This record gives sequence, structure tokens and C-alpha cells, in this order.
Amino acid sequence: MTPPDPIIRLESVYTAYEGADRPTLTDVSLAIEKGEFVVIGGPNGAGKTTLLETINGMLPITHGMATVCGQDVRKNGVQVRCRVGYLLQSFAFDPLTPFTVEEVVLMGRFGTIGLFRKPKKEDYEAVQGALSLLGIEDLAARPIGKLSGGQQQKVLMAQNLARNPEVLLLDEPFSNLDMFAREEINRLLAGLVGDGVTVLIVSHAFDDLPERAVRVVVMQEGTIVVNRECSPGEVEQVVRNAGREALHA
Ligand SMILES: Nc1ncnc2c1ncn2[C@@H]1O[C@H](COP(=O)(O)OP(=O)(O)OP(=O)(O)O)[C@@H](O)[C@H]1O
Repeated sequence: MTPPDPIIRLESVYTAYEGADRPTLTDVSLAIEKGEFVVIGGPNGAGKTTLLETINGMLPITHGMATVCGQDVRKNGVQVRCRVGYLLQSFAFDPLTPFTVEEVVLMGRFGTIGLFRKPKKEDYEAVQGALSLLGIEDLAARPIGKLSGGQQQKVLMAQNLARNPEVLLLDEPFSNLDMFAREEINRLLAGLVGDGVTVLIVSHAFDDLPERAVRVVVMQEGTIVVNRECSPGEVEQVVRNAGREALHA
């Protein structure tokens, strides 16, 4: 039997921001299997967010090939984004944003519901399920803009989970969270990976990763310099070693 295709496959990908005179990602190749937990490290400006945006079909790929969930990212970005959850780095709502928490989480279902269609019972059930996974049912009726940064981050996580993503891209998801919330989200992520969801997480803090084998990817200057499996306890050392080697190169 032939093994299944990787759920994420990049082959010699170059990505450029609009108006930039040179590509931000250069010659990036990566194959991620379904259900892997991938930690992406590397210094500020190395291209970690750019890598997530590329996988999510948000940036023009100027060279190379990228498929996610079996879809060509260059041609079918919208279809890719329906199957991928993406938690943005340090996103904050305007205090006057006119939506409740429940409405913001329901927005995660829009790709499934379709434009101008009414949400169905199953959409509301998915919203309740996501709120309960994050332990924020009590916030459902609150205006999103009036919540704390950590609460907003949990709501955005719930929004992503409400769409039942096959791939979850998380850009520094712990930045606003207290230690208890971090532990809870980690348990949640371990459960999702156990259910076959593929998780990619950009982080600068590696102290409380789920207890399972992970793939660590280290980026520097727009390219991948390390890509290997290890235990969660080894991740920080792998990232540090890559940084030291770059300094002495
Ligand atoms: N919208 C943009 N337009 C042009 N260049 C950008 C844009 N966003 C990021 N860049 C550039 O792309 C490079 C990679 O940025 P990116 O945000 O991917 O880094 P990062 O590794 O996620 O950094 P950090 O750890 O600071 O979040 C940087 O040199 C940055 O200046």
C-alpha cells in the first residue's frame, strides 16, 4: 500500500510580500504528515509567520509547489482556508467591535454555512462545543471588544475550533495566556492531535509543550535550517543550537 500524501507539502517554495524587492521565504521545502505536532522556532524576522501565511494561501508563491489537504495552494487558496484554522499573532479587537463572543465564534463556521445562508442547528452546536472546549461558555453574550487580551485569544481559538479544521496554524498562541490557560490549551492541542488534527505552532516559549513526540522546524533568514523529530523536552535545545550555529557561521 502506498503511504498517504503529506497533509502539507512545500517544494522549493519562494514567497514574496506585495511590493517587496526580494522573496521573504526562499527555497522552503517541508512535508508534514496528518496528525503531526510541529513546533516552529527561530529568531524575530526569520519568516515563521510568513511560513504560516504561505501554508494558508495568503501570500503569493512566486516559485515552487505547495499543497495543503490535497489542494494546490496557489490555485485553491479559498478551499485551503476552509479546512485550515489560523490563529493570528497578537490580534486585538477594537473596543467598539459590535459583536458578541458567540457571534465571533460563529464566524468560524462561515466557510461551511456559505454566503447569505442562515446558520443551522449544527452550526450553533459547533459554537457551543468550541466555547465549552475553551471553558468560556460564560462569556458567550459579552461584547468581544470588552474582553481582556487573553480572553480574546481564547475566543479566537474557539472560532478556529468551531470550523473543525484538519490543520491548525497557531502563531504564538500563548502570548497573552496565564499559566493555567496555557496548560489547558496544551491539553486541548494534545487531544486534537490525538484525533488526527495537524497542529503547527510558532512559539518562543517551549516549556509546556504537550507530552508527545514533536517535529521541530527552525527558520532563519527566510529558510528552514532544522527539520527533525524530537521529544518536547529537546525542542528548546534544538532551537538554541541552531541559533548558536548561525552566530558562528
Ligand atoms: N506585510 C509585510 N510586508 C513586507 N514585509 C514583511 C511583511 N510582514 C513581514 N515582513 C518581513 O518578512 C520577514 C519575516 O517576517 P515574519 O513576520 O514572517 O517573521 P517571524 O519569524 O514571524 O518574526 P517574529 O518572531 O518577530 O514574529 C521580516 O523581514 C519582515 O520584515
